[in-house]
Amino acid sequence: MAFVTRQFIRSLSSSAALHAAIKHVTIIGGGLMGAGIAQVAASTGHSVVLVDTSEDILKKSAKGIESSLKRVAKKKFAEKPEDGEAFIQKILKNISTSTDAASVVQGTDLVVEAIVENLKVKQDLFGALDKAAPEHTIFASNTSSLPIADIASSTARLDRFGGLHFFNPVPMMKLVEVIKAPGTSQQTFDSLLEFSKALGKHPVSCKDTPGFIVNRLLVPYMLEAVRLHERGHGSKEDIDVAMKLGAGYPMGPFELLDYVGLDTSKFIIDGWHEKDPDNPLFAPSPLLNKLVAEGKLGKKTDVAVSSFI
Ligand SMILES: CC(=O)CC(=O)SCCNC(=O)CCNC(=O)[C@H](O)C(C)(C)COP(=O)(O)OP(=O)(O)OC[C@H]1O[C@@H](n2cnc3c(N)ncnc32)[C@H](O)[C@@H]1OP(=O)(O)O
Ligand SMILES: NC(=O)C1=CN([C@@H]2O[C@H](COP(=O)(O)OP(=O)(O)OC[C@H]3O[C@@H](n4cnc5c(N)ncnc54)[C@H](O)[C@@H]3O)[C@@H](O)[C@H]2O)C=CC1
Repeated sequence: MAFVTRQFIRSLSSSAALHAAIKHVTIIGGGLMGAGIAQVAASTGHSVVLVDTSEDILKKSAKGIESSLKRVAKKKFAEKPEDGEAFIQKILKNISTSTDAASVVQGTDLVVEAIVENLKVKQDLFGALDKAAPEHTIFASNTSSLPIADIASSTARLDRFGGLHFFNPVPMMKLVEVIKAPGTSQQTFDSLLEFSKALGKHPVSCKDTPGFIVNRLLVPYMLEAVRLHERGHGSKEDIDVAMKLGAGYPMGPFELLDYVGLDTSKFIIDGWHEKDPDNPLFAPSPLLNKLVAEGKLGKKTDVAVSSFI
């Protein structure tokens, strides 16, 4: 009995130690997702470094974080707006930026990658970071569709590598999918679950399967809406209205595609189609391909109205 109690106390204190360990977070990629993850991590008291390829992009990310925080503050301090600015500044103080990932990961507990949805680019990044980061640092990818095991294969820390899949817009969406790849250790997985909870999110456990849970259902649905429109069976506007009013979705599928980014959606579907070309759910869409080729990526390029909705 005493042994069981000692074991229990030891397991509690070790999980508390693991949780306490993730204090410093490096987010790579300051786009739609990375900026949102940085905001939420900073808002929950973590020290955050946000990395991207240029100062200009980082300036845009910082502006996006500030305007999102203003929306949060407007609601939170509706009765006392004067406290809102101090709230925003306190959170912004937790975030610094850099264009040199290798140097900033030297002091980090967790790297969350949110760069372009491309296996080779993600592998190159993690391969380089693996040499620079300390032993204890956990690596996580926010990939929407790529196998975590494939991304992790460019590193020698398969046990300290997992998936942390957030949802857009990160400050509003409560879910995080925590992905345990075959090489992910239980300790790493538990740390990622704890970290998600520390961000105020609701984690669900996922296997390393295509699209995990949400995207395996959501992406074929969005693409089927495009195909329905391509067949001439409904206007984009009517399909969006139908799914909002008839199925209770907060956004219609075209609106959501614009919100997610047409480039990211294309990367996802093309990757799955390449692996499973006979699956009609993963068939590429001529309309999506055309819009991406024209540089119309949805909300992120401010052409949402001219692209899908
Ligand atoms: C591709 C992948 O790998 C995975 C994915 O992410 S798939 C995409 C998953 N996401 C979704 O499905 C999103 C579906 N949409 C929604 O849930 C909702 O439309 C939404 C939460 C985005 C917005 O809510 P809404 O009520 O429809 O619209 P809206 O009036 O703009 O927002 C309401 C309030 O939410 C808050 N809000 C919305 N977006 C925000 C943001 N980015 N930051 C902070 N606050 C925000 C604000 O308080 C806002 O009020 P204000 O406009 O006064 O600032
Ligand atoms: N858009 C969405 O709704 C969601 C996207 N994701 C995933 O998150 C990841 C990022 O997606 P978004 O934020 O939408 O993309 P985005 O295009 O908005 O941002 C990507 C950012 O990464 C930067 N970047 C590219 N290569 C880099 C490198 N080597 N080093 C540092 N920065 C680099 C780019 O400059 C850009 O700012 C993708 O893997 C995507 O599949 C996951 C959940 C939802």
